[in-house]
Amino acid sequence: MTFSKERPFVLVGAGKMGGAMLSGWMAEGIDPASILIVDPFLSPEIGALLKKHGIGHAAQMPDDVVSGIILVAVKPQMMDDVLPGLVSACDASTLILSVAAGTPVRKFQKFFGDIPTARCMPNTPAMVKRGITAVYPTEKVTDEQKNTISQLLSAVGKVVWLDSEDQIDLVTGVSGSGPAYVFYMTETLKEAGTAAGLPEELAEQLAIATVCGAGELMHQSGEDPAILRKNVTSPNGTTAAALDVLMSERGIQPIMTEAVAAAVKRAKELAG
Ligand SMILES: NC(=O)C1=CN([C@@H]2O[C@H](COP(=O)(O)OP(=O)(O)OC[C@H]3O[C@@H](n4cnc5c(N)ncnc54)[C@H](O)[C@@H]3O)[C@@H](O)[C@H]2O)C=CC1
Ligand SMILES: O=C(O)[C@@H]1CCC=N1
Repeated sequence: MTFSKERPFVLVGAGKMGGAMLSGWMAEGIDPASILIVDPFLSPEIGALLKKHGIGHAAQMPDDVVSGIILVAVKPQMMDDVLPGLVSACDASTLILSVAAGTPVRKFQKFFGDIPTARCMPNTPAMVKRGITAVYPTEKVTDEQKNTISQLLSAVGKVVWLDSEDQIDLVTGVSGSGPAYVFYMTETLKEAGTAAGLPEELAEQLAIATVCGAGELMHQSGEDPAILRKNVTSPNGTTAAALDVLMSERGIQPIMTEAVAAAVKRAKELAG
């Protein structure tokens, strides 16, 4: 990778997303000596991770750092406060890589001018190397930098490349926010089990194991989800009875379409 102790990889914002990626990188054995974390409000968990791996930390970007890559993982609403403090750490070959929802390339260009910039949309399963990150590089991003992005992001899951910035908002609605939909669906399955009469703890155990097991089966088999669904569904059996409800006009598909559209709309609003 192109970063080194002399030109460190700087992670600005080690919160839920930046922290998940950092945990993934540490699990993958990425050299902690070439990483610097800039974040004034570290959680105790991330503080402990930094201590464990001896990763450098500063509350704000130090004056004497020129970075190989700056990964920006702060809230979109923080950009105008945070980006000016990063300008001194950039030269023409620094790569700005942003994970922020909604924040357009033009926002980075406002502060950094023409330096290579890429937007990406990861998700929190990066923490366990099961993320998927979509990347949109601007024309200024060199092949070597693309290679570095690939290495960094593939260390925490799959990587897909986009050829249009507009697609980032759509990806945000599907896979960036998507883990929350799955967690919520797990909560609703648990609640439904409890409503049906199971003890809460047992309903939770069943719901979590079912979602994890179904995900793992999709992952390992590589089979189309529709086929896997059909494999569970005996003609005129119990699953068919449930799917009649879930696949009805008031079922999951119209709600999911509406939910993703709402996320995409919000991403566009964040662009300002
Ligand atoms: N949470 C998620 O699942 C995903 C989040 N994202 C994006 O990641 C970005 C961060 O989101 P989260 O991690 O969820 O938020 P978060 O609130 O957990 O993390 C933000 C971090 O920024 C730090 N911070 C605040 N002020 C700062 C400053 N002046 N300089 C440096 N760091 C500062 C905070 O202390 C915190 O650790 C957002 O732009 C979001 O759109 C993208 C994909 C998924
Ligand atoms: O909720 C959010 O805005 C961020 C972006 C994708 C996931 N979390």
